Amino acid sequence: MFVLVNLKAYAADPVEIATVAHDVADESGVRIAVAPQTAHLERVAETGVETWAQHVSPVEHGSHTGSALAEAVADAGVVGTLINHSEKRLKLADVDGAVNAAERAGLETVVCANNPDQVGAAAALGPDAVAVEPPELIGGDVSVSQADPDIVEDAVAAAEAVDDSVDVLCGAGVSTGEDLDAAGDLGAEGVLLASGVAKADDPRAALTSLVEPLS
Ligand SMILES: O=C[C@H](O)COP(=O)(O)O
Repeated sequence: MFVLVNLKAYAADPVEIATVAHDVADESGVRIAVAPQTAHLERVAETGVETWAQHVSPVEHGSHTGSALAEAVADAGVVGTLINHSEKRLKLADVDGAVNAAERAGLETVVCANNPDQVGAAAALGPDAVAVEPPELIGGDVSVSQADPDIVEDAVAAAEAVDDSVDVLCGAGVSTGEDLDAAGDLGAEGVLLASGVAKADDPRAALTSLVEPLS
């Protein structure tokens, strides 16, 4: 299972969480990555943790002020990127453009989607993975794998029907080892989570207990 921790714009210390994630990944053998704010990418990558961007822009080198150029993100030590997160929605053409930009720069891609229909559409764009996240469960206390297991199973089927090489992650409300276990049982290859770690009083304890079933 892949555990992708999105720090969003939370007030968490990105280097502290990155260091914790690196340690827990080492100790548990579980693949754990951290996606901080763009301005923190380089410092997070320097901790040695697998570092992801929260977004890349569908642009090439050129006159694109304010963009997150995929090549610049990769230069910061990043290996993958979220695209079309629920809090950073893009038009379909721009999702396609961002996937192409990321691939051009050698970044792994996870395209986010609200539901199984969107998962099928996202899978058709050829990312490495899609992540299904019901927006109403994001930031809540109940995980998608417990609250809406059907959406995870349907997302897995939708991606498989389009391209069985595209992995499916699920996210929203994931915070415990039980949530992670349930996600795996439903066919997900990983989880995308944020508040369960970024807002935890003790991020080390939160991550350690999250991956405990896999260790
Ligand atoms: O990117 C992460 C997801 O939006 C899930 O956020 P959450 O774990 O706070 O529900």
